Amino acid sequence: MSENIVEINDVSMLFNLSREKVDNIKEYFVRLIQGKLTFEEFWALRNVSFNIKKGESMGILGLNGSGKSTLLKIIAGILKPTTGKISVYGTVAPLIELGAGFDFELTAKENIFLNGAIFGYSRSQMKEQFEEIIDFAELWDFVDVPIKNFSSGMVARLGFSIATLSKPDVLIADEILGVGDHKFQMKCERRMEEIINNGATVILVSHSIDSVRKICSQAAWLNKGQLVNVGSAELVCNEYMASME
Ligand SMILES: Nc1ncnc2c1ncn2[C@@H]1O[C@H](COP(=O)(O)OP(=O)(O)OP(=O)(O)O)[C@@H](O)[C@H]1O
Repeated sequence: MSENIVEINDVSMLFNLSREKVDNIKEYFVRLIQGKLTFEEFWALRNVSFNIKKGESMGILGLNGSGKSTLLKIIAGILKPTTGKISVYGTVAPLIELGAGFDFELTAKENIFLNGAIFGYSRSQMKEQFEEIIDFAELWDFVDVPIKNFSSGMVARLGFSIATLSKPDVLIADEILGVGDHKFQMKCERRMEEIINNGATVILVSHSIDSVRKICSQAAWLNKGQLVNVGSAELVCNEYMASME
């Protein structure tokens, strides 16, 4: 039997939601000190447990607000669960909020080296990979242009190209296939398939059931923070579709 690469053990996530409209940060703190701010507790995830095996690709399905992104952020180590435990046995490349680490005043080239440093690559390693990054992102005409002048699709293309260059054990993607135009989306799909074929585990959140069917062997379905089912992508996608009819 193949080994688990991700273990999600009874994970719950509690958020405190403020229901009041506060216009500025000063008013927020004044009200907080006066005890006039009320918060409502909200469980974004409730006792979620499942495992992902090495080399499997897992799609996460669910309606808006069902907790998919929260779960991805917990697996990526961006959020700590309120209760429960996550174990990841390998390196993780999170394709979440692509371009979040960019400095928008710097050029594409400068940002590539900056990101490389953040991911722990040496300058010479980044020099070797520079051309491949720009090639994939198709941004040769914009190498020396500050990112603030890029369209959002161009920023995401650069972010995707950098993040998928490393050979991660686990690739985490939130709606990544919506990046850029249709032509670039197909390129992203091909690269994801390549990464899967090379033995990596992919965890993909997508509203496109077709993408989940195409890319993933397994799927997990969340509803209002709870796991409805987990199993073969074909089976879970069919059940999820049927629930909407
Ligand atoms: N930082 C936060 N603070 C408070 N509530 C949050 C926070 N992040 C998420 N939530 C709430 O948790 C719930 C789940 O959000 P999440 O983004 O995980 O859903 P999702 O399934 O990814 O939705 P979508 O399909 O719309 O992207 C939502 O009701 C959201 O309002």
